Amino acid sequence: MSTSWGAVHRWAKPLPLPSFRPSSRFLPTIQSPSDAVSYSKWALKSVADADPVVVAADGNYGSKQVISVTPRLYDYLLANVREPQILRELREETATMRGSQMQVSPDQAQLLAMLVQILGAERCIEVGVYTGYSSLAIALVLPEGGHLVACERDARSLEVAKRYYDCAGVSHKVDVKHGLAADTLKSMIHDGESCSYDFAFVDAEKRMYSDYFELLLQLVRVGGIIVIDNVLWHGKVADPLVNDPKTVSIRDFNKKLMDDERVCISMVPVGDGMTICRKR
Ligand SMILES: C[S@@+](CC[C@H](N)C(=O)[O-])C[C@H]1O[C@@H](n2cnc3c(N)ncnc32)[C@H](O)[C@@H]1O
Repeated sequence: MSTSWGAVHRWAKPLPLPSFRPSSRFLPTIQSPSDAVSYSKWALKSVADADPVVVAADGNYGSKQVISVTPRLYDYLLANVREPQILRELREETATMRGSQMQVSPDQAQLLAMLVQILGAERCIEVGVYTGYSSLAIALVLPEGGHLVACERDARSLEVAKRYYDCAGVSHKVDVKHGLAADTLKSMIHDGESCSYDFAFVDAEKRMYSDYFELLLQLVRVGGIIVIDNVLWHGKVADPLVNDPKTVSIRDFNKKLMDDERVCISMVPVGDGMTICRKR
């Protein structure tokens, strides 16, 4: 069986494109004609408010125009994601569950899958599976003999993930490790698996990022990739007035990565921010 997204699973319908409308998630429901008028004022206003271009006034950015993602633009972006049907079904089921906001977005999952494909990765690790959206996106593009170690401490969400691995026909590629991720990674190192993985994705306990990174750096080969999620942490990392333990921890981790000569890095503003690290 072929393992490309398109070959194994028919594409889901594109996510709905909101023509000339800001995202419905941000709109009041129109109940009456007067509501419609105020809606149309709102929509007109939103044309200006939703201007996605930020122009640096002070030349700090070399007068570059930098896109800021508005709800309207994000809806457009999502409408251009090719999300396999099985991932769409998992996303819709997860949306009814507690913690669904933890799931990576479809555009993030697509990027992860593309990185795995560009790398020709066969051996991958995920730290933080939840109901399996990102791990399934990875497993779908792994070759038949590919292997994904999926680390998760929560048994209930793992049950959902395993059901979808089965449904997608990729269970044979996924080695589910129920327990604390750091313990799993340590035992993999202990078992002599250092430098044998191509790709890792980190999306679990934020205050453990530095520990996960050090362990994964041992497990991933030279030229392999480690992707870290939530590095922008809802924008809080850039706000010096926010100093709660998780924000400080991610900010410190980002600083540490900046200074880490063992990896090349690229911080990408997709989802809640992901940093792609390539082991030197
Ligand atoms: C952000 S969610 C993962 C979302 C997942 N990548 C997705 O796209 O659906 C984080 C997950 O990490 C798990 N987690 C947190 N700390 C953990 C730990 N120390 N060991 C293993 N799993 C952990 C949580 O139970 C949770 O399911």
